[in-house]
Amino acid sequence: MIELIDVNFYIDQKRILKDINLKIQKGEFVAIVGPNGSGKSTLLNIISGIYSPTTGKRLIFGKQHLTPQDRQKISFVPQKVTNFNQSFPLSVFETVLLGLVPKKGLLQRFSKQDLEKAESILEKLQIKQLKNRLIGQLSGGQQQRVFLARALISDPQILLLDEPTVGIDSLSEQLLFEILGEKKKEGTTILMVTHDVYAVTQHADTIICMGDGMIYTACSAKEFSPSKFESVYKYKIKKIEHRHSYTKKEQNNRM
Ligand SMILES: Nc1ncnc2c1ncn2[C@@H]1O[C@H](COP(=O)(O)OP(=O)(O)OP(=O)(O)O)[C@@H](O)[C@H]1O
Repeated sequence: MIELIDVNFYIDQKRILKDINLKIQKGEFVAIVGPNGSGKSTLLNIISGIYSPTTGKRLIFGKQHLTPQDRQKISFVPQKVTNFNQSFPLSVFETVLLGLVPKKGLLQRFSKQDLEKAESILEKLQIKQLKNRLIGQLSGGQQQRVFLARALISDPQILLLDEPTVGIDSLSEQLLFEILGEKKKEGTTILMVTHDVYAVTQHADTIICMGDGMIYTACSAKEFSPSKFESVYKYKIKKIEHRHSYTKKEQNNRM
């Protein structure tokens, strides 16, 4: 599904990614962790096709060159989606529907099915009540859910998420992982950059730890132990043993 072979990536004269080799199977959930500036977002940008490797080979769906049709099968939820002008004239519903534009084309009308799909995704992400609000007037966490909905509406085969758990509460995080679990079962390949090392050991199949533009270590989440990553983080990683989990009743009360 995704393969990088001896990939190096430079910006100006600076080598940002160094000899990256990785292979990700269809339906695999991969978490990418590592200190600030270690190259995690750049790696996602290479896989999404935003950047091309300076040297080395990138194979996505077994191909070196992505066609526009291939790109439609990849959805990307970028790291920072805030800083909208508050009166930016786009509602939550319209933002979610925009996720269908690469597939349908800019000038196509949305069908009844498209509108129903947008409704059901908003419902699944528990943001239906925000449907008619302007995107610029939402909180950062609410905006993140909207952008996840926009990424999911096209049923991507590859879902790339850059720090989706930053600034969201633990209920939203729980919901995020539930939805990612469902997508994984449907065969979606998921790559998620995160600093939440503990959460991904519970949900991901594979953890890749980056340091200084290199893949420092990669292992299955089951094999994970904080000591594997400590020398790259250069501090002790705390393993949080308990995390609040909401009951259904609590969830409903919060809505
Ligand atoms: N457009 C750019 N121009 C120059 N240097 C860049 C650019 N984008 C990234 N870099 C550099 O590349 C390195 C990797 O950046 P990247 O954003 O991929 O790291 P990251 O691991 O995602 O960091 P963070 O956890 O802080 O988001 C950093 O040293 C960064 O300064």
